[in-house]
Amino acid sequence: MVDIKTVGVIGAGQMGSGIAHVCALGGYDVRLHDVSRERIDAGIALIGKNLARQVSRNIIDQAAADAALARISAAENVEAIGQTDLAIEAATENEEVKKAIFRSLQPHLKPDTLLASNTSSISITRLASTTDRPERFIGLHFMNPVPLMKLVEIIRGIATDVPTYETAVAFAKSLGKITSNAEDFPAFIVNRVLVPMINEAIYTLYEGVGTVEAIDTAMKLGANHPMGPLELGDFIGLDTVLSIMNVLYEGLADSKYRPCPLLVKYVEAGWLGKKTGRGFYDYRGEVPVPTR
Ligand SMILES: CC(=O)CC(=O)SCCNC(=O)CCNC(=O)[C@H](O)C(C)(C)COP(=O)(O)OP(=O)(O)OC[C@H]1O[C@@H](n2cnc3c(N)ncnc32)[C@H](O)[C@@H]1OP(=O)(O)O
Ligand SMILES: NC(=O)C1=CN([C@@H]2O[C@H](COP(=O)(O)OP(=O)(O)OC[C@H]3O[C@@H](n4cnc5c(N)ncnc54)[C@H](OP(=O)(O)O)[C@@H]3O)[C@@H](O)[C@H]2O)C=CC1
Repeated sequence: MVDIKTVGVIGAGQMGSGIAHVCALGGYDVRLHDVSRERIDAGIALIGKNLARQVSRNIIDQAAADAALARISAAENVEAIGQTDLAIEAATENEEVKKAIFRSLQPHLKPDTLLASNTSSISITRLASTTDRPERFIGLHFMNPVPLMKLVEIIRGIATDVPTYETAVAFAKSLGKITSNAEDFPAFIVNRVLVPMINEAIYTLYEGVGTVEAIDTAMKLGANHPMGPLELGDFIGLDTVLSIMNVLYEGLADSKYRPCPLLVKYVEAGWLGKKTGRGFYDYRGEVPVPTR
Protein backbone atom coordinates (compact mmCIF):
# COMPACT_ATOMS: atom_id res chain seq x y z
CA MET A 1 0.00 0.00 0.00
CA VAL A 2 1.09 3.57 -0.69
CA ASP A 3 0.57 6.30 1.91
CA ILE A 4 -1.63 8.99 0.31
CA LYS A 5 -1.51 12.45 1.91
CA THR A 6 -1.72 14.79 -1.08
CA VAL A 7 -4.02 14.41 -4.09
CA GLY A 8 -3.70 16.17 -7.43
CA VAL A 9 -6.83 16.59 -9.56
CA ILE A 10 -6.51 17.53 -13.23
CA GLY A 11 -9.72 18.99 -14.64
CA ALA A 12 -11.84 21.34 -12.52
CA GLY A 13 -15.15 20.65 -14.24
CA GLN A 14 -18.14 19.10 -12.55
CA MET A 15 -16.32 15.85 -11.81
CA GLY A 16 -12.88 17.23 -10.99
CA SER A 17 -14.47 19.74 -8.64
CA GLY A 18 -16.55 16.99 -7.04
CA ILE A 19 -13.50 14.76 -6.57
CA ALA A 20 -11.53 17.63 -5.05
CA HIS A 21 -14.54 18.33 -2.79
CA VAL A 22 -14.72 14.83 -1.32
CA CYS A 23 -10.92 14.46 -1.05
CA ALA A 24 -10.66 17.73 0.91
CA LEU A 25 -13.54 16.64 3.17
CA GLY A 26 -11.66 13.36 3.62
CA GLY A 27 -8.69 15.25 5.06
CA TYR A 28 -6.37 15.17 2.02
CA ASP A 29 -4.45 18.19 0.77
CA VAL A 30 -5.76 18.79 -2.76
CA ARG A 31 -4.10 20.57 -5.66
CA LEU A 32 -6.57 21.41 -8.43
CA HIS A 33 -5.40 22.02 -12.00
CA ASP A 34 -7.20 23.07 -15.17
CA VAL A 35 -6.37 24.82 -18.45
CA SER A 36 -6.61 28.29 -16.91
CA ARG A 37 -6.66 30.01 -13.54
CA GLU A 38 -10.22 31.16 -14.21
CA ARG A 39 -11.31 27.54 -14.74
CA ILE A 40 -9.64 26.51 -11.49
CA ASP A 41 -11.23 29.42 -9.61
CA ALA A 42 -14.63 28.49 -11.08
CA GLY A 43 -14.11 24.93 -9.85
CA ILE A 44 -13.18 26.09 -6.35
CA ALA A 45 -16.23 28.37 -6.30
CA LEU A 46 -18.43 25.39 -7.27
CA ILE A 47 -16.91 23.38 -4.43
CA GLY A 48 -17.68 26.22 -2.02
CA LYS A 49 -21.29 26.27 -3.24
CA ASN A 50 -21.70 22.53 -2.84
CA LEU A 51 -20.08 22.53 0.60
CA ALA A 52 -22.57 25.24 1.61
CA ARG A 53 -25.41 23.05 0.29
CA GLN A 54 -24.22 20.26 2.55
CA VAL A 55 -23.95 22.61 5.56
CA SER A 56 -27.50 23.88 4.93
CA ARG A 57 -28.68 20.27 4.97
CA ASN A 58 -26.71 19.50 8.15
CA ILE A 59 -24.71 16.87 6.27
CA ILE A 60 -21.52 18.60 7.50
CA ASP A 61 -20.93 21.55 9.85
CA GLN A 62 -19.46 24.91 8.89
CA ALA A 63 -16.09 24.12 10.48
CA ALA A 64 -15.72 21.00 8.32
CA ALA A 65 -16.66 22.96 5.21
CA ASP A 66 -14.15 25.72 6.02
CA ALA A 67 -11.38 23.20 6.77
CA ALA A 68 -12.07 21.36 3.52
CA LEU A 69 -11.94 24.51 1.42
CA ALA A 70 -8.66 25.47 3.12
CA ARG A 71 -7.11 22.14 1.98
CA ILE A 72 -7.69 22.92 -1.71
CA SER A 73 -5.07 24.93 -3.59
CA ALA A 74 -4.94 26.02 -7.21
CA ALA A 75 -2.18 24.37 -9.24
CA GLU A 76 -1.82 26.62 -12.28
CA ASN A 77 1.05 24.50 -13.56
CA VAL A 78 0.97 20.75 -13.86
CA GLU A 79 4.33 20.46 -12.04
CA ALA A 80 2.61 20.82 -8.65
CA ILE A 81 0.40 17.85 -9.52
CA GLY A 82 3.47 15.72 -10.14
CA GLN A 83 4.59 16.18 -6.53
CA THR A 84 1.38 14.67 -5.09
CA ASP A 85 1.02 11.08 -3.87
CA LEU A 86 -1.99 10.39 -6.12
CA ALA A 87 -2.79 12.28 -9.34
CA ILE A 88 -6.37 11.86 -10.60
CA GLU A 89 -7.16 12.94 -14.15
CA ALA A 90 -10.75 14.19 -14.60
CA ALA A 91 -10.53 16.15 -17.86
CA THR A 92 -12.69 15.95 -20.97
CA GLU A 93 -13.70 12.45 -22.15
CA ASN A 94 -11.30 12.45 -25.05
CA GLU A 95 -8.48 9.92 -25.26
CA GLU A 96 -6.00 12.27 -26.94
CA VAL A 97 -6.64 14.97 -24.30
CA LYS A 98 -6.09 12.44 -21.52
CA LYS A 99 -2.92 11.01 -23.06
CA ALA A 100 -1.53 14.54 -23.57
CA ILE A 101 -2.21 15.28 -19.90
CA PHE A 102 -0.32 12.21 -18.71
CA ARG A 103 2.55 12.98 -21.10
CA SER A 104 2.76 16.57 -19.76
CA LEU A 105 2.75 15.24 -16.19
CA GLN A 106 5.49 12.68 -16.81
CA PRO A 107 8.65 14.82 -16.26
CA HIS A 108 7.33 16.17 -12.95
CA LEU A 109 6.25 12.94 -11.28
CA LYS A 110 7.73 11.71 -8.01
CA PRO A 111 9.00 8.12 -8.40
CA ASP A 112 6.12 6.64 -6.38
CA THR A 113 3.20 8.87 -7.40
CA LEU A 114 0.13 6.81 -8.30
CA LEU A 115 -1.83 7.79 -11.43
CA ALA A 116 -5.60 7.45 -11.86
CA SER A 117 -8.20 8.43 -14.42
CA ASN A 118 -11.85 9.22 -13.72
CA THR A 119 -12.69 8.30 -17.31
CA SER A 120 -16.22 7.10 -17.95
CA SER A 121 -15.30 4.60 -20.63
CA ILE A 122 -11.78 4.80 -22.08
CA SER A 123 -9.32 1.89 -21.79
CA ILE A 124 -7.25 2.14 -18.62
CA THR A 125 -4.70 -0.18 -20.22
CA ARG A 126 -4.24 2.18 -23.17
CA LEU A 127 -4.03 5.31 -20.99
CA ALA A 128 -1.54 3.58 -18.68
CA SER A 129 0.65 2.58 -21.63
CA THR A 130 1.43 6.25 -22.30
CA THR A 131 3.11 6.55 -18.88
CA ASP A 132 6.31 5.18 -17.30
CA ARG A 133 4.25 3.42 -14.59
CA PRO A 134 1.40 1.23 -15.99
CA GLU A 135 1.66 -0.91 -12.85
CA ARG A 136 0.84 2.14 -10.73
CA PHE A 137 -2.04 3.33 -12.95
CA ILE A 138 -5.73 2.62 -12.17
CA GLY A 139 -9.27 3.67 -13.03
CA LEU A 140 -10.97 5.51 -10.13
CA HIS A 141 -14.43 6.12 -11.61
CA PHE A 142 -16.48 8.46 -9.37
CA MET A 143 -20.20 9.02 -10.05
CA ASN A 144 -22.00 12.33 -10.57
CA PRO A 145 -22.66 14.20 -8.27
CA VAL A 146 -19.55 13.05 -6.47
CA PRO A 147 -20.47 14.34 -2.98
CA LEU A 148 -23.70 12.28 -3.03
CA MET A 149 -23.10 9.14 -5.08
CA LYS A 150 -21.73 6.27 -2.98
CA LEU A 151 -20.07 4.29 -5.78
CA VAL A 152 -16.52 4.39 -7.05
CA GLU A 153 -15.92 1.92 -9.88
CA ILE A 154 -12.36 0.50 -9.72
CA ILE A 155 -10.87 -0.53 -13.05
CA ARG A 156 -7.46 -2.27 -13.18
CA GLY A 157 -5.44 -2.03 -16.35
CA ILE A 158 -3.69 -5.18 -17.56
CA ALA A 159 -0.53 -4.07 -15.71
CA THR A 160 -2.02 -2.54 -12.53
CA ASP A 161 -0.26 -4.14 -9.55
CA VAL A 162 -1.83 -5.33 -6.30
CA PRO A 163 -0.47 -2.56 -4.04
CA THR A 164 -1.94 0.06 -6.38
CA TYR A 165 -5.31 -1.71 -6.42
CA GLU A 166 -5.35 -2.09 -2.63
CA THR A 167 -4.35 1.56 -2.17
CA ALA A 168 -7.10 2.71 -4.55
CA VAL A 169 -9.78 0.71 -2.73
CA ALA A 170 -8.61 1.95 0.69
CA PHE A 171 -8.50 5.53 -0.64
CA ALA A 172 -12.07 5.36 -1.98
CA LYS A 173 -13.27 3.88 1.30
CA SER A 174 -11.51 6.67 3.24
CA LEU A 175 -13.81 9.04 1.32
CA GLY A 176 -16.88 7.11 2.53
CA LYS A 177 -17.39 5.46 -0.85
CA ILE A 178 -18.26 1.86 -1.71
CA THR A 179 -16.21 0.30 -4.50
CA SER A 180 -17.09 -2.17 -7.22
CA ASN A 181 -14.62 -3.80 -9.60
CA ALA A 182 -15.07 -3.62 -13.37
CA GLU A 183 -12.86 -5.28 -15.95
CA ASP A 184 -11.10 -2.93 -18.33
CA PHE A 185 -13.50 -3.12 -21.28
CA PRO A 186 -15.36 -0.24 -22.98
CA ALA A 187 -17.45 1.83 -20.52
CA PHE A 188 -16.86 -0.68 -17.71
CA ILE A 189 -20.16 -1.55 -15.92
CA VAL A 190 -22.19 1.56 -15.02
CA ASN A 191 -21.91 3.28 -18.38
CA ARG A 192 -22.11 0.04 -20.40
CA VAL A 193 -25.61 -0.33 -18.97
CA LEU A 194 -26.74 3.25 -18.28
CA VAL A 195 -25.57 5.26 -21.30
CA PRO A 196 -27.14 3.03 -23.99
CA MET A 197 -30.38 3.54 -22.07
CA ILE A 198 -29.93 7.32 -22.34
CA ASN A 199 -29.10 6.90 -26.07
CA GLU A 200 -32.25 4.80 -26.50
CA ALA A 201 -34.30 7.55 -24.80
CA ILE A 202 -32.88 10.03 -27.32
CA TYR A 203 -33.86 7.63 -30.15
CA THR A 204 -37.36 7.53 -28.62
CA LEU A 205 -37.48 11.33 -28.93
CA TYR A 206 -35.85 11.30 -32.39
CA GLU A 207 -38.42 8.82 -33.74
CA GLY A 208 -41.34 10.76 -32.24
CA VAL A 209 -42.43 8.01 -29.85
CA GLY A 210 -42.70 10.61 -27.07
CA THR A 211 -41.96 14.20 -26.15
CA VAL A 212 -39.08 15.22 -23.86
CA GLU A 213 -41.46 15.54 -20.92
CA ALA A 214 -43.32 12.31 -21.69
CA ILE A 215 -40.10 10.30 -21.89
CA ASP A 216 -38.65 11.66 -18.63
CA THR A 217 -41.99 11.43 -16.80
CA ALA A 218 -42.48 7.86 -18.01
CA MET A 219 -39.12 6.72 -16.65
CA LYS A 220 -39.33 8.67 -13.38
CA LEU A 221 -42.81 7.38 -12.55
CA GLY A 222 -42.65 4.11 -14.46
CA ALA A 223 -39.20 2.93 -13.41
CA ASN A 224 -38.66 5.06 -10.28
CA HIS A 225 -35.59 6.77 -11.72
CA PRO A 226 -34.64 9.91 -9.73
CA MET A 227 -34.09 11.77 -13.01
CA GLY A 228 -35.53 11.08 -16.44
CA PRO A 229 -32.98 9.80 -18.99
CA LEU A 230 -32.97 13.04 -21.02
CA GLU A 231 -32.58 15.15 -17.87
CA LEU A 232 -29.79 12.78 -16.81
CA GLY A 233 -28.07 13.17 -20.19
CA ASP A 234 -28.16 16.95 -19.68
CA PHE A 235 -26.79 16.45 -16.16
CA ILE A 236 -23.90 14.26 -17.27
CA GLY A 237 -23.12 16.41 -20.33
CA LEU A 238 -24.24 15.40 -23.84
CA ASP A 239 -20.64 15.62 -25.07
CA THR A 240 -19.65 13.02 -22.48
CA VAL A 241 -22.69 10.86 -23.36
CA LEU A 242 -21.71 10.97 -27.06
CA SER A 243 -18.06 10.18 -26.25
CA ILE A 244 -19.13 7.14 -24.25
CA MET A 245 -21.41 5.89 -27.05
CA ASN A 246 -18.55 6.26 -29.54
CA VAL A 247 -16.20 4.32 -27.24
CA LEU A 248 -18.81 1.54 -27.00
CA TYR A 249 -19.53 1.58 -30.75
CA GLU A 250 -15.86 1.48 -31.76
CA GLY A 251 -14.69 -0.72 -28.90
CA LEU A 252 -17.36 -3.42 -29.19
CA ALA A 253 -17.99 -3.07 -32.95
CA ASP A 254 -21.72 -3.58 -32.51
CA SER A 255 -24.20 -1.32 -34.32
CA LYS A 256 -26.52 -1.37 -31.32
CA TYR A 257 -24.19 1.20 -29.78
CA ARG A 258 -24.47 3.68 -32.68
CA PRO A 259 -25.09 7.15 -31.24
CA CYS A 260 -28.50 8.66 -32.05
CA PRO A 261 -28.19 11.33 -34.82
CA LEU A 262 -30.19 13.70 -32.60
CA LEU A 263 -27.55 13.38 -29.86
CA VAL A 264 -24.86 14.21 -32.43
CA LYS A 265 -26.86 17.24 -33.55
CA TYR A 266 -27.21 18.60 -30.00
CA VAL A 267 -23.47 18.21 -29.36
CA GLU A 268 -22.60 19.82 -32.70
CA ALA A 269 -24.82 22.76 -31.71
CA GLY A 270 -22.95 23.07 -28.39
CA TRP A 271 -26.17 22.27 -26.54
CA LEU A 272 -24.35 20.08 -24.02
CA GLY A 273 -26.90 20.22 -21.21
CA LYS A 274 -26.74 21.88 -17.79
CA LYS A 275 -23.10 22.90 -18.11
CA THR A 276 -23.82 25.06 -21.17
CA GLY A 277 -27.29 26.16 -20.05
CA ARG A 278 -29.12 24.20 -22.73
CA GLY A 279 -29.52 20.58 -23.80
CA PHE A 280 -32.82 18.71 -24.03
CA TYR A 281 -33.98 21.35 -21.59
CA ASP A 282 -33.24 25.10 -21.52
CA TYR A 283 -31.97 25.89 -18.01
CA ARG A 284 -31.57 29.63 -18.46
CA GLY A 285 -35.00 30.58 -17.07
CA GLU A 286 -36.82 29.98 -13.79
CA VAL A 287 -37.71 26.37 -14.65
CA PRO A 288 -36.17 23.97 -17.21
CA VAL A 289 -38.07 24.11 -20.53
CA PRO A 290 -37.85 21.33 -23.17
CA THR A 291 -35.94 22.46 -26.27
CA ARG A 292 -37.83 20.12 -28.62
C1 LIG B 1 -21.31 9.41 -16.66
C2 LIG B 1 -20.46 8.60 -15.78
O1 LIG B 1 -19.31 8.36 -16.07
C3 LIG B 1 -21.04 7.96 -14.54
C4 LIG B 1 -22.17 8.70 -13.89
O2 LIG B 1 -22.00 9.51 -13.04
S1 LIG B 1 -23.74 8.32 -14.48
C5 LIG B 1 -24.76 9.39 -13.56
C6 LIG B 1 -24.99 8.84 -12.16
N1 LIG B 1 -25.83 9.77 -11.42
C7 LIG B 1 -27.19 9.68 -11.43
O3 LIG B 1 -27.76 8.76 -12.00
C8 LIG B 1 -27.89 10.78 -10.68
C9 LIG B 1 -29.39 10.58 -10.70
N2 LIG B 1 -29.99 11.67 -9.94
C10 LIG B 1 -30.06 11.62 -8.57
O4 LIG B 1 -29.65 10.68 -7.92
C11 LIG B 1 -30.68 12.80 -7.88
O5 LIG B 1 -31.49 13.51 -8.79
C12 LIG B 1 -29.61 13.77 -7.28
C13 LIG B 1 -28.84 13.04 -6.18
C14 LIG B 1 -28.67 14.28 -8.36
C15 LIG B 1 -30.29 14.95 -6.67
O6 LIG B 1 -31.15 14.41 -5.69
P1 LIG B 1 -32.50 15.14 -5.34
O7 LIG B 1 -32.84 14.78 -3.97
O8 LIG B 1 -33.51 14.95 -6.39
O9 LIG B 1 -32.07 16.59 -5.52
P2 LIG B 1 -32.10 17.79 -4.56
O10 LIG B 1 -33.20 17.67 -3.58
O11 LIG B 1 -32.03 18.94 -5.49
O12 LIG B 1 -30.68 17.64 -3.82
C16 LIG B 1 -30.59 17.06 -2.59
C17 LIG B 1 -29.30 17.55 -2.02
O13 LIG B 1 -28.25 16.87 -2.69
C18 LIG B 1 -27.17 17.78 -2.91
N3 LIG B 1 -27.00 17.93 -4.35
C19 LIG B 1 -27.94 17.86 -5.29
N4 LIG B 1 -27.41 18.00 -6.50
C20 LIG B 1 -26.06 18.17 -6.28
C21 LIG B 1 -24.94 18.36 -7.12
N5 LIG B 1 -25.09 18.41 -8.45
N6 LIG B 1 -23.72 18.48 -6.55
C22 LIG B 1 -23.57 18.44 -5.23
N7 LIG B 1 -24.58 18.27 -4.38
C23 LIG B 1 -25.81 18.14 -4.91
C24 LIG B 1 -27.50 19.02 -2.24
O14 LIG B 1 -27.09 18.98 -0.87
C25 LIG B 1 -29.00 19.02 -2.31
O15 LIG B 1 -29.50 19.85 -1.36
P3 LIG B 1 -29.99 21.33 -1.89
O16 LIG B 1 -30.15 21.31 -3.40
O17 LIG B 1 -31.28 21.54 -1.20
O18 LIG B 1 -28.90 22.26 -1.46
N1 LIG C 1 -20.22 14.10 -16.25
C1 LIG C 1 -20.43 12.97 -15.58
O1 LIG C 1 -21.56 12.65 -15.16
C2 LIG C 1 -19.27 12.06 -15.34
C3 LIG C 1 -18.08 12.23 -16.06
N2 LIG C 1 -17.02 11.39 -15.80
C4 LIG C 1 -15.74 11.59 -16.51
O2 LIG C 1 -15.01 12.60 -15.84
C5 LIG C 1 -14.24 13.34 -16.77
C6 LIG C 1 -14.62 14.81 -16.66
O3 LIG C 1 -15.99 14.92 -16.95
P1 LIG C 1 -16.78 16.29 -16.59
O4 LIG C 1 -16.27 16.83 -15.32
O5 LIG C 1 -18.23 16.00 -16.73
O6 LIG C 1 -16.31 17.22 -17.80
P2 LIG C 1 -16.35 18.82 -17.84
O7 LIG C 1 -16.48 19.17 -19.28
O8 LIG C 1 -17.36 19.32 -16.85
O9 LIG C 1 -14.92 19.21 -17.27
C7 LIG C 1 -13.76 18.84 -17.96
C8 LIG C 1 -12.72 19.86 -17.54
O10 LIG C 1 -11.46 19.44 -18.02
C9 LIG C 1 -10.83 20.59 -18.56
N3 LIG C 1 -9.72 20.23 -19.46
C10 LIG C 1 -9.76 19.95 -20.77
N4 LIG C 1 -8.50 19.70 -21.22
C11 LIG C 1 -7.68 19.85 -20.15
C12 LIG C 1 -6.28 19.74 -19.95
N5 LIG C 1 -5.48 19.43 -20.96
N6 LIG C 1 -5.76 19.96 -18.71
C13 LIG C 1 -6.57 20.28 -17.68
N7 LIG C 1 -7.93 20.40 -17.80
C14 LIG C 1 -8.45 20.18 -19.02
C15 LIG C 1 -11.96 21.30 -19.27
O11 LIG C 1 -11.60 22.62 -19.62
P3 LIG C 1 -12.26 23.20 -20.97
O12 LIG C 1 -13.76 23.16 -20.74
O13 LIG C 1 -11.71 24.59 -21.07
O14 LIG C 1 -11.83 22.29 -22.09
C16 LIG C 1 -13.02 21.22 -18.21
O15 LIG C 1 -12.88 22.26 -17.27
C17 LIG C 1 -14.52 12.73 -18.14
O16 LIG C 1 -13.55 11.75 -18.42
C18 LIG C 1 -15.88 12.08 -17.93
O17 LIG C 1 -16.12 11.00 -18.82
C19 LIG C 1 -17.07 10.38 -14.86
C20 LIG C 1 -18.23 10.20 -14.14
C21 LIG C 1 -19.39 11.00 -14.35
